[in-house]
Amino acid sequence: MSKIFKTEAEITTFGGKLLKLSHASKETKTNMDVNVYLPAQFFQSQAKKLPVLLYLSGLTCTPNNASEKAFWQPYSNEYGFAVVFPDTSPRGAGIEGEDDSWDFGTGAGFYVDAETEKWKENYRMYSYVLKELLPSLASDFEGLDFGNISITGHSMGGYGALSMFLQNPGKFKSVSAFSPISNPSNCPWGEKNFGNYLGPDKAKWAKYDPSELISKYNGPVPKEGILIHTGLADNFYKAKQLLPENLVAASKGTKFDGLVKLNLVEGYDHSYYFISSFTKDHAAHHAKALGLSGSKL
Ligand SMILES: N[C@@H](CCC(=O)N[C@@H](CSC=O)C(=O)NCC(=O)O)C(=O)O
Repeated sequence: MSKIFKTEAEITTFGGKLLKLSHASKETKTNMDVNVYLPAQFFQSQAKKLPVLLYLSGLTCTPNNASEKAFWQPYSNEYGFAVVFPDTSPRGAGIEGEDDSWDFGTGAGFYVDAETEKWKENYRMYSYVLKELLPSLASDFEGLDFGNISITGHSMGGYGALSMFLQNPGKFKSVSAFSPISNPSNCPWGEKNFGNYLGPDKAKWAKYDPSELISKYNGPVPKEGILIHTGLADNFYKAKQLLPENLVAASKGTKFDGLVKLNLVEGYDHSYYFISSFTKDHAAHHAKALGLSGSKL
């Protein structure tokens, strides 16, 4: 069974199993936790390997927040895809100040490879997720097809999903996001995190910023487009931390013109009550791109 990952817990839920795993990371030089939801199909005799959905979480989250509150499980079972929930930063790296604020450092890796002296040894969440975690899971879980993978996430993780999708043309079959930080170079969260991890040179920020990347993207465009939901009662939206309209504006005249499907939904906030209300729509969006039957789109 598992060779790289240690199984810390195995929980039966919605007919499949949530595995809480840990491993020693070479990228972050810390021990990292990750949760994987395996649908019921994984435990039946499989004719085909199962596709994967990568879910990137937001500020303050561990792999458990979304595992417990996003409710991917029924749709994972309905369509037959696994869900991977990585952590949001290294933990216990021993860097002075890493635990001083809730929106920077621990729980806030911002899915970049840090370049500043203080953070660059450990805060490598971009390479950790794409170059270490996914290949390691592919090695340990032969029943999963990491060549047929889609990406989504919430808030900081929504930004991470858009950024990783746009930086890696063709790697992910589809992308979606819940209340993503859509133009981090121009909001307080992005300025704080990019400034500390990448330094003051904004050209380095642009390499990760979805509203910058979208105009340079020259890969395959999923015909479903980019699906986004953001709540109009979201205090972070009102505080101009999210700026989804900037991504829509930046997509004009690009391959994604008319394909950034921004749904601004009345009454919803930033919480997992909001996310879980739209998980079904995002599951259908990804299932179709992953070629799964039962797709409702
Ligand atoms: N009071 C909250 C503030 C932080 C918060 O809302 N975090 C969001 C992500 S924000 C952008 O990335 C979150 O997902 N929180 C976890 C949850 O389970 O709701 C807090 O301290 O959590």
